[in-house]
Order: sequence, then structure tokens, then C-alpha cells
Amino acid sequence: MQIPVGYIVALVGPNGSGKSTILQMLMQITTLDAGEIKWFGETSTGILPTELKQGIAYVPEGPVTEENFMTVEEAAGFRAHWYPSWDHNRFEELVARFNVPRKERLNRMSKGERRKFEIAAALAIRPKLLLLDEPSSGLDPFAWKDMIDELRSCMDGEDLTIVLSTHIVDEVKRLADYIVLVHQGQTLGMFEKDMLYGSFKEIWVRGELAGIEKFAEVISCQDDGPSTKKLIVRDRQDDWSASHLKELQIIKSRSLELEEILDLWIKGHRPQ
Ligand SMILES: Nc1ncnc2c1ncn2[C@@H]1O[C@H](COP(=O)(O)OP(=O)(O)OP(=O)(O)O)[C@@H](O)[C@H]1O
Repeated sequence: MQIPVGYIVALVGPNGSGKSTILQMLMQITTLDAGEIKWFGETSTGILPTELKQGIAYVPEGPVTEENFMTVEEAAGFRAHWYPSWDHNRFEELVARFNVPRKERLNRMSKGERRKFEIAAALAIRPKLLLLDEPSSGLDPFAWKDMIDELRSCMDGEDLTIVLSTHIVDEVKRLADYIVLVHQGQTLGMFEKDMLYGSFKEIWVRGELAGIEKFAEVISCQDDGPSTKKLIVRDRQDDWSASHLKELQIIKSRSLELEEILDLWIKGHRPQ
């Protein structure tokens, strides 16, 4: 897997598939049994050099315990010490925008408030690489929209790359440029989002339907009333024009939803 600089890459996949593990390996919280990681094109054999690590912000799935007894101000000071690029004005602006309670110690905040603090603090270091593990977990719909808008606006003009793990389809739709499917500890590939959306189609057809399920483009075929079948097909127009499918009468069609595409992909129908 190669993460392109300046894009948002979404890691998607079932529970326990390995999404958080990938992010933890990028942060060197989990060590590799095999393989290698290159950060910004550089292999690091030992611990990541500080200058490199200072350009990476990570929002883990659960909060960091070291800061539990700190207030927002104290935690900001703590982070500013470690990250020379810490932008306090930006932090203040985000804390105000996200309505993070300033007086509360971090461990007394609600799950969503803490999450908002973590996201504000991660963005305030103006990272080159932002790793977000299920960033919307605990956020109300208003905060979620603010976060999406903020992340999108961060992509304008900055040399920022985001890798996020998520189960929220809307988040993928609104944010991701590329989608990586993780399944049983493996990445099954990485596709540009729009390409993925155009890869399969559901169609209802009439005509000479005998043996239709044997066509290479047909993934599934079901009867749907007299002399009508409902097919899921690969949406490759060039293949279609060369195949018998073009002889059929298409009554209606629809593009598949992301969940349906991922389900086919997991079952071995790799998008092309
Ligand atoms: N250090 C480790 N050593 C061995 N196995 C681990 C380690 N950490 C996690 N695992 C296992 O690896 C699998 C993947 O876990 P991970 O947390 O990466 O999944 P995930 O895709 O993020 O899941 P979820 O969507 O539920 O958050 C799990 O079965 C987990 O028990």
C-alpha cells in the first residue's frame, strides 16, 4: 500500500480486520513481525527520528491516559512542548468552534468532548501526516459536520496527508480520495473512490436470458418476475460492447452503494 501525499485515504473493513493495527504500526506503537514501512519515502530501522515524528499527529481510538488529569490549557502546553509546529491560535480557534469545555480536566469530559479536544490538538500541530482512528466515534451530528468541514478545509493549500479508519459510510463519501479495504489482517487493495463507485451495477434485464449467469461480467443473477432477471454486473462498458449483454433489454439499473461494493470485494470480486 502506498499512501499518496496530499490525499485522504480511508481504511475500511470489518471489526478486527487490522485497521487500528496499521495506524499503530505507522506510529511504532505496535512493532512489525515482518515487512517494512517507509515514512515519506524513508525507511527507518530503529525508532523514528524526532523531526519525522513531530510531523505526524495521531488520534487513537481511546484517549491518551498521560493527559487525563490535565485541563485543556495544561494539555495544550504539554503538546506545544513536544511539537515545535504547535499553532496555539489555531488550537484556540478549534476548541471554540468545537465547544470543548475549557475548565474541565480531560478525564471528566464526555467521550465526544474528549474526542473534539483530541482532534483540535492533532490539527493544531499542523501535521504533515494525520492518522485518525475512527475520528467520529462519540461525536454528535453537529460536531461531526464541523469535523468533516475542518478536515476538508485543511486539505486546501496544505501539504497534509490523512489516513483514517472508519465504519461510517458518509465519512468515506465526504472525505476519502482513496479507499483501502482491510480484511483478516490483509489489505485487499486500494482504489480511488470514484473509480470504486463506478465498478459494479445492478441491472434488471429482459431478453434471451439462457446461460446469462455464465458471462464473465455477471457476478450474480436472480429471477425477478416473468422473463426478467436481476443481475449484479461489472460496469465495464468496453467489455459490454463485446459481449452478449448488449443484446439484452435493460429495464432499469442502479449503481451499488459503498457497503454493497465492499461486501462484493470481501467476497472476492475485486473492483477493476
Ligand atoms: N499487538 C497485537 N498482537 C497480536 N494481535 C493483535 C495485536 N493488536 C491487535 N491484535 C489483533 O489484531 C486484530 C485486529 O485488531 P484491530 O484493532 O487492528 O482491528 P480493527 O480493524 O481496528 O477493528 P475495529 O473496527 O473493531 O476497531 C484483532 O483480532 C486483535 O485482537
